[in-house]
Amino acid sequence: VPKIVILGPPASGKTTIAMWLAKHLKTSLLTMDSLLAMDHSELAEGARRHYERKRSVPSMLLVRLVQERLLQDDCISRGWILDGIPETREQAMMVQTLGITPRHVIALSAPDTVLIERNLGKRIDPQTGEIYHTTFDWPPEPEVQNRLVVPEGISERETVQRLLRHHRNIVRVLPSYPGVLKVISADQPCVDVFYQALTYVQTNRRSNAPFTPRVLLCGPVGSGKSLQAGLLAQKYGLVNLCCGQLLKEAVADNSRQGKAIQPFFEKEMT
Ligand SMILES: Nc1ncnc2c1ncn2[C@@H]1O[C@H](COP(=O)(O)OP(=O)(O)O)[C@@H](O)[C@H]1O
Repeated sequence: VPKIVILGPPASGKTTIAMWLAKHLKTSLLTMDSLLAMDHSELAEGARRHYERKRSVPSMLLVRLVQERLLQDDCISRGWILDGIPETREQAMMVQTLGITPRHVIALSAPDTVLIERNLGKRIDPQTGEIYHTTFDWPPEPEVQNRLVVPEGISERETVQRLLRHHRNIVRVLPSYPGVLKVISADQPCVDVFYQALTYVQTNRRSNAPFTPRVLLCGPVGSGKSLQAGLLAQKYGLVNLCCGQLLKEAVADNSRQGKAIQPFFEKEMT
């Protein structure tokens, strides 16, 4: 299942691309807003209270909220796309510590001047959450046009401040994702960005998470279980646990379990 993180400066199109990918891949989209809006979650309630007071959520609370959301059925069965999180090195480390390992990380990038101007035209449909733009993506339906709202925090001053913060942080976040990171220019039409992102997430990348194979060999007596187990163990450096051998060792050690096993050995019932 997809496990995707999308990072990038404000107005680079993170949410737009994340929404399109989520629709296309039929996977769950996790944004800061959707995390804060989670029902029946004490963590989300705490995060909402924080956000209302300070316009931000403490890193630990945010990351635990992500963890809680990722444990829900839809994320487990259909995968997830995380939009704009982690934002700082601290959050990246916490995410890693909790074992949240994306298979693909996309970092969007574009010149600041483009982003400042682009952000001024951003509009949101309050009914569907869809994102539009006064120049680049204007809805054809008059009723949608009429209900679009200007989002908070898009003024030139606010975008510059967020850009500065982003540049300070991102250089320390990206090294957390060696091998799974793809930088895509966001200074091109949205459709082009989307198809590059889609092509990338459809490549079968290897996760950095340690993979420990667990193989169970079954078969009748004489079918070659022990031989195959030995060969597999040798080829892939696995630990070969032979049940018969373990039982014999326990009996030979005369351990408590060994004594319990002994009568079965004597009756050849192993
Ligand atoms: N590649 C693009 N070219 C032109 N406009 C874009 C592009 N990507 C996004 N937009 C527009 O820029 C604005 C910000 O996009 P958004 O997805 O909210 O960015 P972010 O989530 O990175 O802040 C929106 O109005 C969106 O329609």
